[in-house]
Amino acid sequence: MRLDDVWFRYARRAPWTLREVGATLEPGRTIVVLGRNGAGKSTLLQLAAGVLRPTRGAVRDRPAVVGWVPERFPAAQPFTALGYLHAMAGVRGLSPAAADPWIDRLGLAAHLDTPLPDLSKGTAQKVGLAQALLTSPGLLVLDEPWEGLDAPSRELIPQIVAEVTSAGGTVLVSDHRGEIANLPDALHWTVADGTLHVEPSSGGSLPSESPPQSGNEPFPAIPASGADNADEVVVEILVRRHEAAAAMRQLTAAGHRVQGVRETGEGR
Ligand SMILES: Nc1ncnc2c1ncn2[C@@H]1O[C@H](COP(=O)(O)OP(=O)(O)OP(=O)(O)O)[C@@H](O)[C@H]1O
Repeated sequence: MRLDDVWFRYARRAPWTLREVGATLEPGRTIVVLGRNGAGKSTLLQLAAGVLRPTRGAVRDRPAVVGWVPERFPAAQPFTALGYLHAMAGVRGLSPAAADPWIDRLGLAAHLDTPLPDLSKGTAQKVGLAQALLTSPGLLVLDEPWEGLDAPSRELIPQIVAEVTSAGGTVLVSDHRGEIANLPDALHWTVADGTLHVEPSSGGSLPSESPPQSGNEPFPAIPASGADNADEVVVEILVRRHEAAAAMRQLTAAGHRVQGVRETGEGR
């Protein structure tokens, strides 16, 4: 699937929210979209999912089955949780029983008779996840999926992502809380200043061709380049986890050498 020179703005004379977005989403890949609040991550995800249409440009070769989980599940609908999942199964041409495995796995059994507007945010989020997974998606788009989930449920997200990608699906997920560490094989895209910055490693190699990464390493290792120079000093900076990729890019663009990224607790 390709985003082909996609531009988007919310109103005719409004400033562009996204400009000149071009990127390829390979089957079997997980892509984490990073960026500060209001940068345009949700907008990008909605364009990819087909919830929004580009103002200019096009999204090409989107898979037939798209699972879309918005940041806020639209709970103001006249269904119970079970009624909603059965209705969504019907929309996808499935029997109501298709919802059962996800009801079990996401621990929804105690909430099935609860009207959607009365669900807690986390439980509503799980109903949103369940409906997106009723049919194995060719593209799964998750907007801040960890928001509102309890710790055991948060651990399910990487498992579900791995299952979708190993079945050949693509997963696009936004993250501003730094949960990215739970998706160690993901590519990183950053939205900043209305444009999309794609990590060079997104050039299209498939997961089996990726360089090995330690499961605990949230950022790609950066080889130290060149010999030490007497004119240089080392400046250590602290940045928010979700802004690390953008900070590295800015420093590199300014002509500095980024020697590495480490957790704050790790010694040198
Ligand atoms: N429906 C809308 N109508 C008009 N402007 C919008 C709409 N939705 C978002 N915006 C604006 O578009 C910009 C990008 O918003 P978006 O929600 O895509 O950012 P984000 O990176 O997902 O932010 P957050 O991390 O806070 O969710 C923001 O300036 C936002 O105010």
